[in-house]
Amino acid sequence: MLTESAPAKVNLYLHVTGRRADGYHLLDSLAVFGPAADALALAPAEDLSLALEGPFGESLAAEPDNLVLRAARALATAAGVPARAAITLTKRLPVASGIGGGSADAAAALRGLDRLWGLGLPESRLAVIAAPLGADIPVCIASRPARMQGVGEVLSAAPALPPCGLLLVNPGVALATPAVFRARTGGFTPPAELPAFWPDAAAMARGLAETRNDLEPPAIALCPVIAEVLAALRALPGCLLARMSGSGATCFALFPDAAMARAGAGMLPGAWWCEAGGLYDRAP
Ligand SMILES: C[C@](O)(CO)[C@H](O)COP(=O)(O)OP(=O)(O)OC[C@H]1O[C@@H](n2ccc(N)nc2=O)[C@H](O)[C@@H]1O
Ligand SMILES: Nc1ncnc2c1ncn2[C@@H]1O[C@H](COP(=O)(O)OP(=O)(O)OP(=O)(O)O)[C@@H](O)[C@H]1O
Repeated sequence: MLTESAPAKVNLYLHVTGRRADGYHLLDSLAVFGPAADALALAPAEDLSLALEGPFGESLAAEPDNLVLRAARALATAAGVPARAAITLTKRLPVASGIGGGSADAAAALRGLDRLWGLGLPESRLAVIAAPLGADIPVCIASRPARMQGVGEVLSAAPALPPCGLLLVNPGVALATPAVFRARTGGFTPPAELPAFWPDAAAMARGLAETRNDLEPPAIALCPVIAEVLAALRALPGCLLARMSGSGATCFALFPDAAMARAGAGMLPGAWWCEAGGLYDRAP
């Protein structure tokens, strides 16, 4: 049996830079990973199956076509092999919450099945196979900090990031990505100007303060509790920056280190989903 971690994607900023003729939006975003993750276990089998476990497993039980199964079928078709595996998904990331949980699961399934089926495909090939299934899946294949452009599929190097702490908070409200894009008003934002590196977490927060998440205002309009989450994060000791990730409703706060992020988590309302720690970096 093989295991794969499916870490949460966090958009440190997200500029909507334009719109394609098909309605998809052009983005400029800096994606990082952690500190929470789903987990996949993959075993050889005669056919393809998916078992759901974990605190958010039940909320996906009625989903007719989980992204994990769609990714498995897409890989089998592209590689010309039968789609055979028994997959168990332990769902710890809230669903439809702006941290790309479904995309992370699909990406982890592709990495795991590539190993299980002995395909040895490069990450770049897996990203191409995955792209039609979701704009966030290509960046989740590598699960390493990256700048996302195009509709999410144009990936380039992120600035070298300093050690820092990250706290993720979700108030328990699901937000559908298309609804948030539809609720957006106003024009477009130019791409950010990024340095080659940030020397420490405070400099990173100052740099990120020059950027924004263009989906935050429409998400707050649809789901006003997000403003309460942001205010609570900004009041935590050591919080350097607080912002929404992706299309929400999950928000993140940046801290000088993981210990301060964990201490902050303990001060928030118990009803909110919170995870704290450092940035995740998948071993090469
Ligand atoms: C907002 C982000 O989370 C930022 O990382 C992603 O761009 C969204 O990624 P995702 O959830 O994998 O998105 P998809 O499943 O591909 O798209 C869901 C819907 O969001 C809208 N969408 C998504 C990505 C994009 N670049 N432009 C869009 O307008 C479209 O209405 C699309 O039908
Ligand atoms: N394995 C999965 N995990 C989560 N959602 C899934 C999965 N498979 C299918 N879905 C569907 O995908 C939708 C989006 O879920 P997801 O958790 O990826 O959203 P998100 O965190 O807002 O993503 P993003 O940040 O990429 O916009 C869910 O509402 C659900 O219907």
